Amino acid sequence: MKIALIAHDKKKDRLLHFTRSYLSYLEKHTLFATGTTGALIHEKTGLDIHCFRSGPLGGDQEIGAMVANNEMDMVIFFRDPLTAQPHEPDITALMRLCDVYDIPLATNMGSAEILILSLERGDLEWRNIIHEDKEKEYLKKSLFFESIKSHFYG
Ligand SMILES: O=C(CO)COP(=O)(O)O
Repeated sequence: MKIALIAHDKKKDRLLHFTRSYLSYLEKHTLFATGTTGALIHEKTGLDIHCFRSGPLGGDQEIGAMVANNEMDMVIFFRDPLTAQPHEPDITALMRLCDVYDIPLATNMGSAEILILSLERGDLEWRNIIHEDKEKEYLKKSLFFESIKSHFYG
């Protein structure tokens, strides 16, 4: 599964604690993060993680694009509700897209633990069905285009 890990500055320690505690679970998956969060997690835990741009520079939007393309299976986003963020619209947009596409989103430690435990238990297998359907749809489309191409161009 593809998991995004994001934390605002005052929540980064907490997310680090979370990743250390669930390291053996997380390392089985493909991890993504906003720039500063990802660099920190990689440095402190050694986890392989794809880092997008820093949040204020577009990282939340890059993760949002994956959500919109149904390429992200879970978002763990330790938000700081007590500090104003310069890129608040990007944050709202990312959470909105999670709601649009029914992507599991945890915005604090309590819900993140529930999500990661349920992922480990296999409760998110429905995401694989969605990926398989998407692949079949893609295959169907490319076969369709192949047949049109050979019809017109031989
Ligand atoms: O601001 C963020 C999410 O909105 C996090 O960005 P960084 O990981 O680059 O600090």
